[in-house]
Amino acid sequence: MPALAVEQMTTSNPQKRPDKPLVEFRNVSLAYDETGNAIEDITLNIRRGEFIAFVGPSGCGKSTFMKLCTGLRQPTSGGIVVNGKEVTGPLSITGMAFQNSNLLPWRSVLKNVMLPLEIVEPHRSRLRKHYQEYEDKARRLLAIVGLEGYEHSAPYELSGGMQQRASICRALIHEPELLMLDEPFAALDAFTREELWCMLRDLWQEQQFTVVLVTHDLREAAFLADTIYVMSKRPGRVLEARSVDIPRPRALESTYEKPLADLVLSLRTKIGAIRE
Ligand SMILES: Nc1ncnc2c1ncn2[C@@H]1O[C@H](COP(=O)(O)OP(=O)(O)OP(=O)(O)O)[C@@H](O)[C@H]1O
Repeated sequence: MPALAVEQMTTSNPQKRPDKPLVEFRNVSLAYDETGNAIEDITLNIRRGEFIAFVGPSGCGKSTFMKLCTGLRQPTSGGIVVNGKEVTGPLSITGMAFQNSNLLPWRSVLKNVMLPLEIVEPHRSRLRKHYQEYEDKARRLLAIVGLEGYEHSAPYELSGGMQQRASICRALIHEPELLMLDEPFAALDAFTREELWCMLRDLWQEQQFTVVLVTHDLREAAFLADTIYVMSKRPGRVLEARSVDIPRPRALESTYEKPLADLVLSLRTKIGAIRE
């Protein structure tokens, strides 16, 4: 797609104000049922272009935070504003990727990546007329993540790491302002996981979308994020917002160096204490 067309699509929104946070949570609590709050009294802002990570013990409400952010759930109390608007239903400005790549087995890799364009406006209305531009864009994204040559492969022909790369392309094809990643690398082996950290770092640095990453991997959070939110046990509250003051661009080796290793150890100690 020509840069101008993309620019028009993304800046025509009067709500888009670079000086305003993209996401604002004000005293947000959510109770799924009578067992009480899953998350409680969360207040935070996410800047445009910021990369945040959520860490905490299992069941602390990390995925619940994601559902609230994307409008899949409404808070029981408190307010959520995304892109200047109170969230009252599912948002189209988000892209999502999960632990399982969830690629549709009957579609090629390229067609999987292009799927959101068939659903999300304004792309849906433009797709037929501008198909070639969109296809070129999908191919470019696949090339950036190292999947050039696999466009016409079926998902089962790809390794788990390659499928996850394709799933991240699918989450980004409609240029979401907010990329939600729920443990996207958890099922991968250690080397592939590190490779994909670097892929995500490079994509984010190039395209400057806003990221919310939920992870149990503290090294992953410290390597990728600007801010790490540490959650308490249920009901999940934010215990700490830790800025990661490690200069960018970050090399993978930095995860074995003292500043990052110290940060990981301190987060580990904190979460260990919360679990007890
Ligand atoms: N649809 C639901 N109905 C009722 N309770 C739910 C529902 N979804 C989640 N919960 C509960 O809310 C709490 C938070 O769940 P959530 O999945 O957000 O935690 P999490 O931190 O993402 O967990 P994990 O780290 O294990 O993936 C848990 O106690 C969970 O059992």
